[in-house]
Amino acid sequence: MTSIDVRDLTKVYGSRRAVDHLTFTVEPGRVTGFLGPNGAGKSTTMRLALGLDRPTSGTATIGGRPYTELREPLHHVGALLEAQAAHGSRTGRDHLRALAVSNRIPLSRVDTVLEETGLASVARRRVKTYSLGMRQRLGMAAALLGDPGVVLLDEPANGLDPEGIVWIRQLLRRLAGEGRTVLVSSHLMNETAAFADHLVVLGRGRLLADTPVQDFIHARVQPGVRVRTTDGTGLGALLSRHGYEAAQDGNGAWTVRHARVDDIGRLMSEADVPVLELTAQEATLEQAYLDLTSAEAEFTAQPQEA
Ligand SMILES: Nc1ncnc2c1ncn2[C@@H]1O[C@H](COP(=O)(O)OP(=O)(O)OP(=O)(O)O)[C@@H](O)[C@H]1O
Repeated sequence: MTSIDVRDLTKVYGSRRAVDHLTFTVEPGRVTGFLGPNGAGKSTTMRLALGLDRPTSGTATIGGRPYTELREPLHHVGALLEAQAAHGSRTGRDHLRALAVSNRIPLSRVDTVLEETGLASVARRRVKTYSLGMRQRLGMAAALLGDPGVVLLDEPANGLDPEGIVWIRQLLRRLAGEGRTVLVSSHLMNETAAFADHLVVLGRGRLLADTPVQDFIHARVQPGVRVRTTDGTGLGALLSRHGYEAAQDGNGAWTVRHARVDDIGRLMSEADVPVLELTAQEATLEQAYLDLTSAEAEFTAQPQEA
């Protein structure tokens, strides 16, 4: 199985350090979400891994070799980058057939990936008539054409409708389940939480986190409990007696911080405080991410200089 290995990777554009001594490994068999504020260096890292740009120093290798040294790279690595253009006057099918021929990929793969990406019914239409979502699916079809063990996707949910988003989530899970190495950048936190097992988070070209999704969330955000009762006074007294921090919102619901449903439910039942609602408030990836990136506020607040 093939990993993506980024080692002490640096890329400087003029006075701008887009990637700064970055080291991480993307392992096979799981989906790795690639997060970071705008301009953090995600696309640059992907371009360096794909040999589309040369590192200033350090390496990005796939299965231990630079992309440019891979023989028939589309058989090993599939990529979907932003603003990837297919020839508008070609049909989707012809676009994929041309790609297959020039990369010695069996033509039978074209129909397979058209089916897989839900494009079979529009395969004979010209690409210029495609919606943004269809183009994104065509980009995915091209990425999967060589049946690669490694997939790098930059914002694959871009332009997809809700059905498309569910489709891409299932596709990513399946690719990882088949043992492939899947690196996916995204701005959509809830989406990333739905498909990723692991996270690599960048800020100003540097590594901020490289950790399983659940660990990332639980290290930063404590779960809470939402409660409604007819006896607000009793509840308030009960919670403070047991050392819980709680706040009441305008609708009369209470949010108890750092608490679990089982504990609050048991206390209320023992104290005969009526329960109208008792809900676990799970910490979200978005909260954890904002917590991390606000701690790194200068990443977004200041223009970056090398
Ligand atoms: N070809 C280039 N020439 C000069 N500067 C560049 C070039 N490519 C990227 N940069 C700069 O490098 C930094 C990192 O950009 P990059 O596109 O990799 O970030 P990103 O994390 O992918 O951002 P986004 O989420 O907005 O796509 C930015 O400051 C960007 O302006």
